[in-house]
Amino acid sequence: MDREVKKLKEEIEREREKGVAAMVACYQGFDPAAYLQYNYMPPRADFDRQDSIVPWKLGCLHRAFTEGDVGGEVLVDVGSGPTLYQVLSACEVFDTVFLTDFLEVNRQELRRWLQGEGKGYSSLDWTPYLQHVCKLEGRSPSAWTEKAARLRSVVSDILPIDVHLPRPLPLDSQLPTAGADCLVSCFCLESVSPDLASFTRALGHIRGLLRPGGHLLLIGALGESYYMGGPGVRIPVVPLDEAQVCASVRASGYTLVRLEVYTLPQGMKVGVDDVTGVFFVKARKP
Ligand SMILES: Nc1ncnc2c1ncn2[C@@H]1O[C@@H](CSCCNC[C@@H]2Cc3ccc([N+](=O)[O-])cc3CN2)[C@@H](O)[C@H]1O
Repeated sequence: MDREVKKLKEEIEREREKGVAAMVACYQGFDPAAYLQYNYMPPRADFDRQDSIVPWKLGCLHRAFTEGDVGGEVLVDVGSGPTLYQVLSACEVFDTVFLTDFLEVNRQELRRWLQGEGKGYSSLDWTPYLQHVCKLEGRSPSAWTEKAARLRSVVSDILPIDVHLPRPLPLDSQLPTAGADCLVSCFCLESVSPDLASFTRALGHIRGLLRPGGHLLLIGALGESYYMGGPGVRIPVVPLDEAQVCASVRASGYTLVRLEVYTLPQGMKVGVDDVTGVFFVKARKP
């Protein structure tokens, strides 16, 4: 019996590895500029619409970073993609921020904004995002230039990452030995995992980047089976529901603090994916 169980487990592991390798192939056509246009322009990023998705996400992150229990020195953003919105509140709390992504094209997109001054240095104008988060913080929108300077000052490095590895970051990544004080990850894990087991395993891998007592802030898609990563680039996603997200967070060793859910109104369904909702999880590593 043991020999048969061992053989079955090996077969399951081989299938999982095939799924992860297939996912790598899917990402070769990822187009940061197109992806930003699909998801980070109106209507999904309309700061004048009460039901727009991006203001909801920024609100969740603002509350999490200002309610008093999330703090420390080092924050890692897991799977940054070509976006910066996910660290606009965090940059006021942490003095050392690591951005990370699997693809060089995305790391390059982030570098261009961080190293450039003014417009024309990145595929998307992040000014409205900076202004919106300043308003959430009770500041004048014109303080966006100070926030941009603050963000540029705290980003310590832009690192390659692979959440399917037990050690997702390079060995020389300058992360504190005890781990980061906080992890943020937005729309990454479910979009790079071929199945629920891989999603849960990836949560466990990134848990190793976090110190005991540190927090995980996780945003992701509900009900999504694919998204367009560029013209003609259809990328599979493991569809998740709320119960699966909560179970995976707990099974991978976190204490779930809070789950918030946004359900997409028809006006936010723009044909670039089949996402039905967005979740926000605040969790803690015991
Ligand atoms: N092995 C890996 N480890 C870490 N990161 C990896 C790995 N492989 C690829 N990556 C990296 O992960 C990727 C992150 S972008 C993933 C996009 N997620 C789906 C997309 C996003 C989105 C945005 C907004 C809204 N909305 O409703 O407003 C909905 C949706 C749903 N569709 C990409 O950067 C890739 O480069």
